[in-house]
Amino acid sequence: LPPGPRGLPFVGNLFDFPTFKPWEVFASWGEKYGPIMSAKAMGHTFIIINDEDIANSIVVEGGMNYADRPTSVLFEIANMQSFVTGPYEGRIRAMRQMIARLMGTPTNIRKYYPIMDYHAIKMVKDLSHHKDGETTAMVALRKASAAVALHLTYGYVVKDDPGVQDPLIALAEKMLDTISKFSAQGKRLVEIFPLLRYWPSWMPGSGFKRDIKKSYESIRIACQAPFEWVVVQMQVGTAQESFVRDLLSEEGITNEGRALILSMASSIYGAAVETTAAAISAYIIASCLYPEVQERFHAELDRVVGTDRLPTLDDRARLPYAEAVCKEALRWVPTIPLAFPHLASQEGVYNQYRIPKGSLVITNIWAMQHDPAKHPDPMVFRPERYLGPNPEHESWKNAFGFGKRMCPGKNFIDPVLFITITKIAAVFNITKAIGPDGKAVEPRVGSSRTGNFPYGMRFCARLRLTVVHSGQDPFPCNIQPRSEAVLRMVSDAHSFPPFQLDPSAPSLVV
Ligand code: HEM
Repeated sequence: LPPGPRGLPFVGNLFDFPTFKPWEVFASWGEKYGPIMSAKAMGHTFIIINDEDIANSIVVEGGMNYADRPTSVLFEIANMQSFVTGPYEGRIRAMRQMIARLMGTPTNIRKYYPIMDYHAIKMVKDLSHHKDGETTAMVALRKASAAVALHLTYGYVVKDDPGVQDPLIALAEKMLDTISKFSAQGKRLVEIFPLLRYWPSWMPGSGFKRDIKKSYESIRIACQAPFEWVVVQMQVGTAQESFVRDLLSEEGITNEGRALILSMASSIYGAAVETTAAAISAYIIASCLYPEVQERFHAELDRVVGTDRLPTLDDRARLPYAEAVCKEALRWVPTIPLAFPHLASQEGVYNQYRIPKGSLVITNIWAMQHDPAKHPDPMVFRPERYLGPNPEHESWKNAFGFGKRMCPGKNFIDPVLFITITKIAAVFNITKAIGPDGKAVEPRVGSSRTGNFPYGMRFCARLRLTVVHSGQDPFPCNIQPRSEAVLRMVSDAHSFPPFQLDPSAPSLVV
């Protein structure tokens, strides 16, 4: 086996596993044990990879051998279909193929550019109401990320009543919250001791099964409502362009196919919202901490786009610094610092090391993106890394994971990030907030939460690895328009949406 910390009898390395920022702890283990390590806990072998080339050799070249993921007993009890757990079998493959038809290449996502552009302007408009020093920027980013995901997935345009949460966003957030509670500590016992699932329902202590099933019912309703709304709209001819409409319009769609579309569509919200918001917030925090980056970004925008219009995705090829900023945002704070585990379905070998059948292979994206051999001063936000005659390695690409289970949303998020970050830069000057003591407040990068990611997998529970997803804590900052003229441009641009809502369309009942 690859080297790793020596464990205790029976429990192995269970107590060595970190509960906070495990990616950074695994990176420091790497200094002692090397770029590929192993650890054991509760009868499972974990292979932790800190190096991109090794991840490619094992997970990418190993193909189908590393395409499965562990299952979740909780999800099984609830009879819940999840995209990110379980084997790479028919259902997951079919959903991945659907996503590939929608966004498998940068070209087939192009037709959604106007909608992405519209929501980027909307986000900028919302951010312009941000009050100095408040921590509301994350709220605006999350709302806008939700708005673009719901629009592209269902053709749903979120309501714009100030101070009132859109009913579909409220429903989707409740769903995420339920999944998060559903996999909360107490109930995870069943992940640690899977035999508990057979605990008879009439015995004391079996309430957890009822709770899980009840939670599932509310999740099912949340997934069903927007999907059925698209179906009804397609029947009366008012459905807007969307992923669900496109897939349901394909010929020969079966009931099974419809169920998969429903499941795939509801996964997009959970997969897209926090990741998008966190990646954009990385740029906002970087603007506070690295004013010279913002200045150079502004200078490029002013020179290439000018000051009498806002940038669009058509400007992309002429904005290399903007491109480098987006890459650096994904490298600096990877929104999923440890990719979800891949399961070795057969024994594998890497150099002289054995990777036993059933091992959980964890690629440490954070370590790869902060490797000082590839990135001098890895903790510094420096877009210039990717520019000039000797650009650094493009390890930001690892943000999307490896192999058969690599993120299928990459081509969706790529233009969304570019256009949103570029519009924010064109409109605002962002600086650190000033605290009551008159001193600048240092924004804290990343999340202090210890695990609200709805991934109640056996491995998380067993290893107390509750943080898989880092997210971003709210942070105070000052967001000021660069000029009054640019704010007027935002208002004008936002008044002309690139879609027409039919007033006779049935409303979504949630
Ligand atoms: C900044 C944005 C995003 C980042 C950094 C990101 C990153 C990742 C990573 C690292 C994985 C695990 C890959 C692995 O196991 O090796 C993943 C999986 C996944 N992502 Fe994303 N993602 C992002 C946005 C999205 C979006 C917008 C969607 C929706 C279209 C999406 C859908 C998914 C799904 C469905 C999976 C599970 C795939 C599977 O298990 O087969 N992601 N993502």
